[in-house]
Amino acid sequence: MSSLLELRNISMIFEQKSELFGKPTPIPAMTDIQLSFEPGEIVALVGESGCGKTTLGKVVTGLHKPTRGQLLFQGKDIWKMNKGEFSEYRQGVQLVQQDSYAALNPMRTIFQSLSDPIMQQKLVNSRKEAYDRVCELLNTVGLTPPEQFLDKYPHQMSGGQRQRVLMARAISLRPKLIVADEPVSMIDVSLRMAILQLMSTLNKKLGIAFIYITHDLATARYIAQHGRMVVMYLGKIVEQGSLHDVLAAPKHPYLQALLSAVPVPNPRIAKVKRELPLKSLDMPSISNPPPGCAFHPRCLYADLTCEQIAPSLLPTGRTIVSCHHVEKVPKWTIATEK
Ligand SMILES: Nc1ncnc2c1ncn2[C@@H]1O[C@H](COP(=O)(O)OP(=O)(O)OP(=O)(O)O)[C@@H](O)[C@H]1O
Repeated sequence: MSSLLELRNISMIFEQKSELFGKPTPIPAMTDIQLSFEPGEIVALVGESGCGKTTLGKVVTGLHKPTRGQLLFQGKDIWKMNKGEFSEYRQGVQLVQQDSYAALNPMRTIFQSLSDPIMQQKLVNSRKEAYDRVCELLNTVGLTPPEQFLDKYPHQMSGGQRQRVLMARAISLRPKLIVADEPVSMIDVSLRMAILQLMSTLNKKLGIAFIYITHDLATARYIAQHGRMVVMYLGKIVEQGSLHDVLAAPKHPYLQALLSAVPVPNPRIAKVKRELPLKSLDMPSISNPPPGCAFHPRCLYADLTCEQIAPSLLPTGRTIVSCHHVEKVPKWTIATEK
């Protein structure tokens, strides 16, 4: 049986115009990505800024046509679909972005923003039905009583409330998958947990799969506790598996470094000077990625092989890792960190 969505060897190479030399510089934002998503699952996609997470989200939602590879929705290449199939895919895969203010039309009320798509897609047959459905959607995302929000404009709401409206708009089209790109990074810390809980509820109650894109391991750990985790570095996947397995025994040296950078609540461990297991703190430019394993200039375990040959993603224990020396990388745990 085919997956809900599958990225088959997808690469996305942008071209950045260069004023000096006239020749555009290629930017490989995603290289040879092989990944699939199953109905109803939650996948946290993590990595540092600029590693290609948003690009992956935009490829998955059909906003970028990849330079190479295929994106299959329920087994069909979306770029070879007929109009009807493509429209079903676009309805089925929704994007929720981090900037809720930019994502909503400032000139339209919440009712207008939420009723337009369902009327356009003929999911309701009258204005009365649209009204009822919008109220139901607002209830579902916790904006109650809904009548209080219908006539509001985006600027009259808080960031957290606007993010709930975006969730309402996304679920209004009865999607199978929502790509949530840093949905809580621009809202108050105090409201973040509530939005994450809302995503979790929508996943459980409506069976919607989520791809949660973030650079924040703590929220990834919370939202995908029963799901999967995919770690990206410079446009490539370096480790993936069930979140539990990946975090119980992180294997890739990059993931170990990311975890070492997370503050620890335990004062005994926090007191110890924690050094990042990295040769260099600087991330190389994605427009000029190092040859071989892209992580090798920063890696404590790199050798000549790593400088010359790009590692493949291979099953290692319970997870999939792309590292030539995964066997010799020491086990990482917070408690044993010195
Ligand atoms: N439309 C575009 N044209 C040219 N380069 C682009 C384009 N979109 C993204 N890039 C480049 O691709 C690389 C990956 O960007 P992307 O936004 O996917 O990373 P990210 O991991 O989501 O980072 P952030 O968390 O900062 O958003 C970056 O170097 C970015 O500048």
